[in-house]
Amino acid sequence: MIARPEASVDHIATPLTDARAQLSEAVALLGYPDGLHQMLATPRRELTVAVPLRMDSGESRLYVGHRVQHNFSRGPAKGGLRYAPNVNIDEVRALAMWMTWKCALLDVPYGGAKGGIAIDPREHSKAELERVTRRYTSEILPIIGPERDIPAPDIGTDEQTMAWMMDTYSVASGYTVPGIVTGKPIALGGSLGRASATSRGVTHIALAALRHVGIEPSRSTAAVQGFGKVGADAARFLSEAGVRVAGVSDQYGAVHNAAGLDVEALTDHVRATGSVVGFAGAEPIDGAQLITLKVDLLVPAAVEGVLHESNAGDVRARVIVEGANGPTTPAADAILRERGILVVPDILANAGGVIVSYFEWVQANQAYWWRADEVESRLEERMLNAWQHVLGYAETRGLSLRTAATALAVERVADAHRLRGLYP
Ligand SMILES: NC(=O)C1=CN([C@@H]2O[C@H](COP(=O)(O)OP(=O)(O)OC[C@H]3O[C@@H](n4cnc5c(N)ncnc54)[C@H](OP(=O)(O)O)[C@@H]3O)[C@@H](O)[C@H]2O)C=CC1
Ligand SMILES: O=C(O)CCC(=O)C(=O)O
Repeated sequence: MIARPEASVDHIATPLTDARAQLSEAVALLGYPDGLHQMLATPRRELTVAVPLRMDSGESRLYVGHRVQHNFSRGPAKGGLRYAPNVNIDEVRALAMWMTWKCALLDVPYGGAKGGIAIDPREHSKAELERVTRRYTSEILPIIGPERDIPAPDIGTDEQTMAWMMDTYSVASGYTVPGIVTGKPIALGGSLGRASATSRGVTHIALAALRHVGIEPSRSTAAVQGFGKVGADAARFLSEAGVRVAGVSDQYGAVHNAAGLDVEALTDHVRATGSVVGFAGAEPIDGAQLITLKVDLLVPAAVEGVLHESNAGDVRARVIVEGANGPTTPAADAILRERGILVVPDILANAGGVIVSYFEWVQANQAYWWRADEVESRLEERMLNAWQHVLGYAETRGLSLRTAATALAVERVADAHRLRGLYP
């Protein structure tokens, strides 16, 4: 068993202060009054629940869970469910706000939500995770539903978690409700292509961004931070597109091979050992080094705040494509922009997941499923249209891609507020 290093935090920004700073910048650009700013900055509904768990040993534990619905002016709230030890209400608020902007930017007819339980899933058996998921679902049941708020996987959760949520909700309803969650198994009404959709979207954007700065993807190199649901498939798709993936990391460490990693062999190694560490086809480096590798493309696909004031000056990539939510603090954003490094923001770059979640919800509600190639071509079209839209808006106004994307999204949400009469 590999020892997990303590996370080091050397900056004081939090995901919520970051998300609010990004919103303030967009609001200033759009010239909105304080009242509207406050409404956009404030979650519409929050629920914190106690989640008691009977362990396999018979002992009892108590966990705390949250569900935050940041906005539902454009449709039901939508967003993932995270199981991680450091989950807290402010983090969930930030993640829910980013979901609102992401759905608006991609013109997916949802608002934004996020949920989480402060629990380390690695410390629990499958039976314990099932009990904790069912209890959490029962506790948040009054505020979720296929027309109210639709959860999906995020860090530490997967299609099995979604299957338990769907079953718990369906049992309480008295009939099967496949539209209550997305990212569920295909056999329960999941969509083809959802499991890899975030990574496919990241890859479409990464290839477009590399070309935009004059780098031919088949002659480029990349580093990917995080080798989970998003990072592992992003590394695979990039490598299939001809990008040399020279480094990847997880919580335990990182590996590097300047000639390019064999991503398939690395995936087998991770399946067998639980970590990228110890992979024979690469040399070990530490996680901090991965961020500053000399590559063309850096894909942070793990957690928030990993690119901050203290390391942004050392980044040597030309393009950063945010697979994770909130990986770059505003201070780092400013440094990276000053240094001419193109940052494609999370709400655009990782939107492939929620796009195919939307497709899944549409399919489940109609009980009619699409072919994989239909899902994938519609995903690609939406991602690349949004890329062009954000790029055009940014270039004509001299904005960063993040400010452009946030402003476009915030404007759509504000327009919905106005049209509904929620704000005069
Ligand atoms: N799943 C989805 O569809 C979507 C996810 N996202 C975002 O993508 C990110 C990753 O999510 P997902 O892949 O689903 O989560 P997973 O739980 O599947 O994977 C997370 C990965 O990040 C690694 N990790 C955690 N902390 C660190 C660290 N400090 N340094 C390096 N690696 C680290 C984990 O390592 P280890 O394996 O050792 O635990 C794991 O490899 C999150 O920000 C999430 O919100 C965004 C859009 C959609
Ligand atoms: O698929 C979804 O509904 C949301 C995925 C998610 O949590 C995210 O995009 O951050």
